[in-house]
Amino acid sequence: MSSNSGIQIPSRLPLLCTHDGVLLPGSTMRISVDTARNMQLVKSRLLKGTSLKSTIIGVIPNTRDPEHDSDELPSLHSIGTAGLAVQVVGSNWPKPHYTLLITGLCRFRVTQLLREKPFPVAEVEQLDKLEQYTEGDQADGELGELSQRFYQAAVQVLDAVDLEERFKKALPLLTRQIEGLKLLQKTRKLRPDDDKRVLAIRKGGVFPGRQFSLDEEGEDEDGDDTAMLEKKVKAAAMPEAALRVCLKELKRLKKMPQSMPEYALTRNYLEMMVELPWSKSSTDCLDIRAARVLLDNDHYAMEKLKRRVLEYLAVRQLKSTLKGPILCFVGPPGVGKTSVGRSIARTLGREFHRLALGGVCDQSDIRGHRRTYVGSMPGRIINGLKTVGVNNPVFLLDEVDKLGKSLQGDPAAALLEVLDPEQNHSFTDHYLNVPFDLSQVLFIATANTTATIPPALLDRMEVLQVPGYTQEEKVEIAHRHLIPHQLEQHGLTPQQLQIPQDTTKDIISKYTREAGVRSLERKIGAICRAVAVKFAEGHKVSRAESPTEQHAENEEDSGIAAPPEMPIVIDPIALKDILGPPVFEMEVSI
Ligand SMILES: Nc1ncnc2c1ncn2[C@@H]1O[C@H](COP(=O)(O)OP(=O)(O)OP(=O)(O)O)[C@@H](O)[C@H]1O
Repeated sequence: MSSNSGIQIPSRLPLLCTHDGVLLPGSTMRISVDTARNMQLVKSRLLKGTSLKSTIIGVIPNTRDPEHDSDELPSLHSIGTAGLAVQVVGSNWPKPHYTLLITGLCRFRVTQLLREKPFPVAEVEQLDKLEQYTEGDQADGELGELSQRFYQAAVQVLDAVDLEERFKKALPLLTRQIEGLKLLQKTRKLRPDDDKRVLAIRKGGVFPGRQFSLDEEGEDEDGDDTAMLEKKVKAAAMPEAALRVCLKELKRLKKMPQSMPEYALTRNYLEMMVELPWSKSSTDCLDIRAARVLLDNDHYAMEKLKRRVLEYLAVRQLKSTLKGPILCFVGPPGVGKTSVGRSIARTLGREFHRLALGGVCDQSDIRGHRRTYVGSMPGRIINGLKTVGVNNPVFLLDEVDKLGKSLQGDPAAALLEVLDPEQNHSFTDHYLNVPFDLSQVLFIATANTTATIPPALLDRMEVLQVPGYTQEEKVEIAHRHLIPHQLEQHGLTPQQLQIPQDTTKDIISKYTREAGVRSLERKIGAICRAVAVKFAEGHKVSRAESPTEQHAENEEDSGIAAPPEMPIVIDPIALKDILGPPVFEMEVSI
């Protein structure tokens, strides 16, 4: 400090405009120079041939100078630091530029800009009155005392000629410096909502009532987070092996800085582990008589299938640990395989989850990715369990016949382990890497054909054929289930829309050609939509209405919305209006 006391800077200074970093008095900084104005300044004021001139220059921060000389000088920050270049290094790569090593001397204020080109020169007023603090008799107040202490400490180190003594003197100063740096690092790690606290530290570091210790506070933050996780881990009632792994991961997590990518991965893993239903199950409420009624109410026909399902459920009721076969419903699309699966879950009072296996060709889809993979996740089985939140749901493996195979392994092989009652109590998903007991899960599979089901998988399942329906069965299904369901879906009532049996037969024979009833359901949906529009518009649709008549009527009462005549009955003409001309005609053989 005393070295600065006598510095008197010239009243005119060439200005170097910088935009990254601020040169402060007493510090030394490296500045990269590549704009035309700054390059000119270095060439004409700092260099003399290849040697360095000891010219004092002004460094103005916060000025992004455009690269072209012709551009106007940007507005300048009014306060800068006078500095002395102690080193200049020039280079032509990647483009011509200089790197300056500059030591700051004192602050100045720009009072007038004298010229802008080829580099700015300004009239300046020196601001720092450093001698004020170093002249003992003038130094008073806290600042004077501080400067005095700093001076004393520096002199003590200077006086210590013996190396050991010098170490002893310098080490406490160094340690304090390191502590300060640590503090700085910590403040950077704090989240934005902790800004207020950071501000308090910068202002003096005192919180009301106690000395603020950032180390302590940071640990509290991390601690809260991991303590919460630890609580969850202990409450998750997981088996011994899983608990051990979780506690080990937790221990690692506590030691990890939050900024490490692995922190998030480990945290996600632990979150997954605590969310799994390790020992959470729903209670079965199986009553065979009620199950029979429910199955009959939900599905018309399918007698053989319903009988076998009831037998299966009855045996389960008598022997809950039944390691029974896995039922596989095989039949054409739309014959109710999926919906029987759903009914089984309802009769048992269990959660239902459908796993669509069509097109799955990667083993990791079933068994998950190892955690070493970027973006790794558990497989569908474990994800499904997390979704339903219990360990004994009904899992419907839909379309097992459409499993694919690829270089990433055979998903059917992974399914074997899932379905095998001898193995599935210790199913190990690659992501979890600890066994999960799947023996309580009730698996049901569906397929359109057995031909493409891998033989090993087929061997573990009991195939129940679900044949297509006859026309009479379809009519019954439509009137008992599909029409009421569609009416409800479209906000209509039987008092508003009626579809006579003959119309249903027409829909079946002239507009659909299928073994199941999915198309039939869609056509009924289309009728409901058309009627719903009529109701919404308040127009009249009558059985006798032909398109032309309807048009005439529309014109007649345009603007007045007359309520439709109730109920709207769909006769063959209305059917043709809504669904268009028949798609299939009955062929008569002669
Ligand atoms: N016997 C039935 N009684 C009542 N509704 C039925 C019957 N059969 C099918 N359905 C109804 O038909 C629709 C289609 O059934 P579902 O989706 O279960 O067919 P699926 O056989 O699983 O078809 P896919 O093989 O294409 O998956 C459902 O709305 C279902 O309720």
